[in-house]
Amino acid sequence: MSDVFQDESPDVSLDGGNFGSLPTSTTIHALKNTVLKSHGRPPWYGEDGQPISDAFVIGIAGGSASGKTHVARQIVQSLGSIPTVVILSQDSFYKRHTPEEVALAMENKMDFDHPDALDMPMFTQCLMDLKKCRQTNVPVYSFQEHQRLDETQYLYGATIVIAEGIMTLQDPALRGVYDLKIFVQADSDLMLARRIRRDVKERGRSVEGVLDQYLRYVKPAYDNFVLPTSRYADIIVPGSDNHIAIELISTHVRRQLRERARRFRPKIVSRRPTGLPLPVELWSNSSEQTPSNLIVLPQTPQLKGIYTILRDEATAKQDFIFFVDRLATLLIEAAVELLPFRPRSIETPCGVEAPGKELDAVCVCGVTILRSGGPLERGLQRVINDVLLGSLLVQTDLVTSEPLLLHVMLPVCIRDRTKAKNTWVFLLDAQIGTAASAFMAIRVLLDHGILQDHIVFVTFLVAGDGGISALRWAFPEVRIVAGAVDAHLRECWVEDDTDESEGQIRRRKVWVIEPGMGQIGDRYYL
Ligand SMILES: Nc1ncnc2c1ncn2[C@@H]1O[C@H](COP(=O)(O)OP(=O)(O)O)[C@@H](O)[C@H]1O
Ligand SMILES: O=c1ccn([C@@H]2O[C@H](COP(=O)(O)O)[C@@H](O)[C@H]2O)c(=O)[nH]1
Repeated sequence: MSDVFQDESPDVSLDGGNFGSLPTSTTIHALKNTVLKSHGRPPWYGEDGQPISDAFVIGIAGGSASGKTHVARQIVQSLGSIPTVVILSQDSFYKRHTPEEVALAMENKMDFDHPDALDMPMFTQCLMDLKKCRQTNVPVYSFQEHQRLDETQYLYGATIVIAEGIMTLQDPALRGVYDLKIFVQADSDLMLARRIRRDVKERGRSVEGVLDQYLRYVKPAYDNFVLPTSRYADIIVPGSDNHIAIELISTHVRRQLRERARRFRPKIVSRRPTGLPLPVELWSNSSEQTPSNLIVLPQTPQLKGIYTILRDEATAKQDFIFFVDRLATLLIEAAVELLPFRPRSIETPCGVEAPGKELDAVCVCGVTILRSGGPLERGLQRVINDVLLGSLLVQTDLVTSEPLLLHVMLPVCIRDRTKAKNTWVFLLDAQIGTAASAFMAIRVLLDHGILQDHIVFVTFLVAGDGGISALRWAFPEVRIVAGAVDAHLRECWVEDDTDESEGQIRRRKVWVIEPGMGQIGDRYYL
């Protein structure tokens, strides 16, 4: 299981956070809402930066212990190498209960099988957020305590969402959300047997209690509310021996996803809208210049001297690190000028009241595009010492040349939508060439509710004829602070040494900024 698109807190994070390819459903543990991914998430947005396709949403209904969760996991396993999948369990959406209700539940006298037992508006909201590629924070429910817990589980970035629960096909509006509706049908005696075994083993119940609750509430509700929804299903899947049905479903889903897939990176590079304002040099005194979303540091002799050292292939590693660090500080200092400041009056040690300024932002954080944004992150920490940090890993698919989102670790002020709208983010990456990574990173932030004009992209180098035009066109309110703009972005092919296992050398396309500084991350870290 990956922690990539879910909460980092130990109670919900299900592995230590590796960045590599991910396991399939064999590693699903206690939590029912799970995130699985294999080879990263391809772009879910178009050249204009707007989402082009919703997540593919599957709704699985059926009686308690009919095998809904099992079917969801089997689908994931059968899909094999796929982008991110979220399994959203309706069980998480039982309402918060009063102490009296909990006491009743402990005596098996609480009806959890009526549609009103579930917080349907919240379930619908979370499902819609995931469908619309936004982050969501899912409640955590304890079956042992019959209570909603205080923590929530952060989920983001699904290409496929599987919603499972006894009432998933109940609500007409909710039925409209699904791209595929499944009903898992099993014999009542099989469901009862499974439920006794599961509830005793996993939910801390006695056999007597399970039977009591089953006869009083579960069975009547199944007949009255759950089974009738089977008529809305596109497919009825048997609750056991269902391999063929699962294979058919995953074939259908794979086909649907293929149809939605788009090649992205080449389109960004080829787009060169004209008429965009020229870069504005920071701290320019000219008030007549058109405000620009690309701000380039003033090209002073000192700055040019730094770039000369950094561009020079002969520069020793320790000098390269020293000047990258210095440049990072200059860039961050410039970027901080774009934050809002408000007046603040203070009293000096001489007892004089003096007017001053203070930062007027609830939260400021940095998100580094791994790994070449790392030196800028250090620069940010030097300038704002308690800054919150996060990171994104975007890599290029060797076959399609598309960017793939492999890792998302965001600070809490971004993960929570209500906080996100008051948060300012410095997005940090060494260079903007094709702008494919920048596009993806900005889209991730916008999906979380960060305002465009609260994003400041900080970078050492921009390719003037690369994806920068498309980036500025798609996200006109995002400010980009760069140290230099180079003339060209050149496509070239390199041998790929990551594929030695197959005993053959593969070539892959890379984009090189010219004259450029080489691979900044490699020169800094290796
Ligand atoms: N096709 C199946 N074959 C064998 N056991 C199954 C199958 N489907 C479900 N089970 C078992 O039945 C129990 C309940 O299944 P689960 O998927 O949790 O039900 P639900 O999500 O519908 O409540 C689990 O212990 C599970 O392992
Ligand atoms: O506190 C609770 C909440 C729910 N239940 C029972 O859970 C099942 C639904 O979960 P499945 O995973 O689909 O079986 C429902 O029939 C409720 O009776 C509970 O016992 N206690």
